[in-house]
Amino acid sequence: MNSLEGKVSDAFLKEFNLPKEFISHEAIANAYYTYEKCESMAKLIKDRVNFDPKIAIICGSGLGDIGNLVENAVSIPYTEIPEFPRSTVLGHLGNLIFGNLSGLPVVCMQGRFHPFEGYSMSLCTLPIKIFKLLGCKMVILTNAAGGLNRVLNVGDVMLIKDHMSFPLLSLKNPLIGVNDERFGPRFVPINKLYTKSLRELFKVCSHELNIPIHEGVYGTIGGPSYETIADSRFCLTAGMDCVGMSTSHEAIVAAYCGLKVLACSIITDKAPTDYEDEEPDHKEIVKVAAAKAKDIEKLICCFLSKIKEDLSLIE
Ligand SMILES: O=P(O)(O)O[C@@H]1C[C@H](O)[C@@H](CO)O1
Ligand SMILES: Nc1nc2[nH]cnc2c(=O)[nH]1
Repeated sequence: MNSLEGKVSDAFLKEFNLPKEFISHEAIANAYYTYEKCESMAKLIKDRVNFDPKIAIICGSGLGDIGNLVENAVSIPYTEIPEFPRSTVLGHLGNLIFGNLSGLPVVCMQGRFHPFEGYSMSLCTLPIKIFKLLGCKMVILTNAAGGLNRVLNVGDVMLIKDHMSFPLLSLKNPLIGVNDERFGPRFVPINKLYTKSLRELFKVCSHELNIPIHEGVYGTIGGPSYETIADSRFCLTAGMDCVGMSTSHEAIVAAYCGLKVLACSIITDKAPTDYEDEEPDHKEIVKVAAAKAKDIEKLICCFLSKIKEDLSLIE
């Protein structure tokens, strides 16, 4: 048993008079970061930056340059935030960047946490709760993903209209455990998760900037292994247009906390669906994402400038 488990299961044991074997790992992990603990982490960050972000942006693999566009930036490395997780994946720098983007106060997360790194779902989504406590109204989630639908080409941007997640469908959900209503409700409807009006606004930007985008379903697998051919074929048949290892659980926690969500993928490779297809390679994925990041950056900046004109869109 690690030290976290020890502390948390004590609380559970007392409350429910149950042996710790009755409590799932996700529930134990979730209980560790209480509302009060998240509040004190948010306060520590706020005291340091003295800034009130309205929008949080999570940068996917190789997409961290979005953070470099932030004006009057104040950066906090994750290592300087007690009890905040650490980035361990290539292409995820590990900084929170506060400042203005397209005239709006933002916090940009240069590097996300993935379940395959060994973090619980609740730890992967902890930053979303902290963004909520910092006063954010919406999150923009970005990721690198492998294209399944053959209309998607390497370098394309896909706006996420829905998701399908194997981990979430199989009881690896960050909301498992005792619920604290101060964050959000016990049961969370997610059939309108990726806000339609915001997607429409993003499409307007696509037209104005002449950057064509697709719209489709993002699929989450656990990773860190990529897909077998049979996996990819199954995912495609099931309705996924592209596949990655993040985002869906973050979107769910955002909705739970009452934050609006916009999410998009950069298609960095074609997920293999034939036995002759090339193997995905993370270094290459990061390279492609970084090379194509400009399109997503322009789209996000345009999107933010439109939000600035009508802040009621994210209220
Ligand atoms: O953080 P994202 O979802 O962009 O990272 C993708 C999924 C895996 O972490 C990795 C696979 O190459 O890139
Ligand atoms: N095939 C594949 N390509 C990716 N590119 C980024 N993430 C992924 C993934 O999970 N699978």
